[in-house]
Amino acid sequence: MTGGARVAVVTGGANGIGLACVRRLSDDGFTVVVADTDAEAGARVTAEIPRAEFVASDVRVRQDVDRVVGTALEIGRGRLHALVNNAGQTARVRFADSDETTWRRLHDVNLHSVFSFTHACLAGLTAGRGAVVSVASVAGLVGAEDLSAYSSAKAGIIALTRSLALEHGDVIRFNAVCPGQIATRMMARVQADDELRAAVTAQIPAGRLGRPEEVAGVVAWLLSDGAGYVNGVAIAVDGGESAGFRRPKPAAAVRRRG
Ligand SMILES: NC(=O)c1ccc[n+]([C@@H]2O[C@H](COP(=O)([O-])OP(=O)(O)OC[C@H]3O[C@@H](n4cnc5c(N)ncnc54)[C@H](O)[C@@H]3O)[C@@H](O)[C@H]2O)c1
Ligand SMILES: O=S(=O)(O)c1ccc(CO)cc1
Repeated sequence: MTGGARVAVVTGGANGIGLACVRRLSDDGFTVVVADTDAEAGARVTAEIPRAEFVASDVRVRQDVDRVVGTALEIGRGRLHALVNNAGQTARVRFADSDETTWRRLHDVNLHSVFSFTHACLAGLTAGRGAVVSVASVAGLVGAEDLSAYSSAKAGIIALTRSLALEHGDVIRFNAVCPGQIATRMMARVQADDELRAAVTAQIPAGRLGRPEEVAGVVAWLLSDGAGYVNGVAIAVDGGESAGFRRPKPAAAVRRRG
């Protein structure tokens, strides 16, 4: 990297995994432009994290995307060095009971936003010889019961990542991370219910939920020169959950572990 500010864009960076990425990239010296709908949390990001700039924006709205990327390009004087496509939403519903509005919302927020941000950042990333990490999910590596819209959107992110790595791999690296069950508000239901948490953690070799910082560490590495020859991969960050089948435990043993 030669001189000047290194500029990163992080979507959904006001909370959870995105916020951990913003903190980590700031520690690594990046100026970070944060896109999120949550203006209250965004104000805290600007106040507390050095070199973080919050832009209230919805990743589904193309004018908002262009405003965020315009801010980043202005800071980087036409060059961008990192993009983290992290914004996401989920909804648990049986496929038979699902409706078109929810399906479109989940695909717009989780998948179409990766198209919009990547497309808008492409020239800047080419000029900066940057890297992109998109936050998919283990639900995109396998199927996920009651999460068909979410898991299909996340599978789309993984396929898009690989396609972009093939098209742009001489200049920009494109990789994905696939978190398992990470302790953020997306997992509030699991964290609040002792029995459910015990059942969930029983499926995870690590025996616990992951921390947002543990995902951010992998994201930061994928964006670093240390990963300079890593392109087009989807890395599970899931405490081993997607490694294979686990033997079911009797309920009493699960409760003891919880
Ligand atoms: N927590 C997990 O267990 C887990 C597992 C796998 C993948 N993921 C993925 O990680 C990413 C981050 O999730 P999280 O767990 O930190 O959740 P979170 O709810 O804590 O954070 C998501 C952030 O995205 C923002 N956001 C949502 N919709 C937006 C929109 N339309 N425009 C702009 N910002 C928007 C939210 O305001 C929030 O700040 C998501 O893509 C999620 O699918 C999470
Ligand atoms: O909605 S949940 O079933 O709690 C759920 C499980 C896993 C993931 C992983 O992305 C997201 C939501």
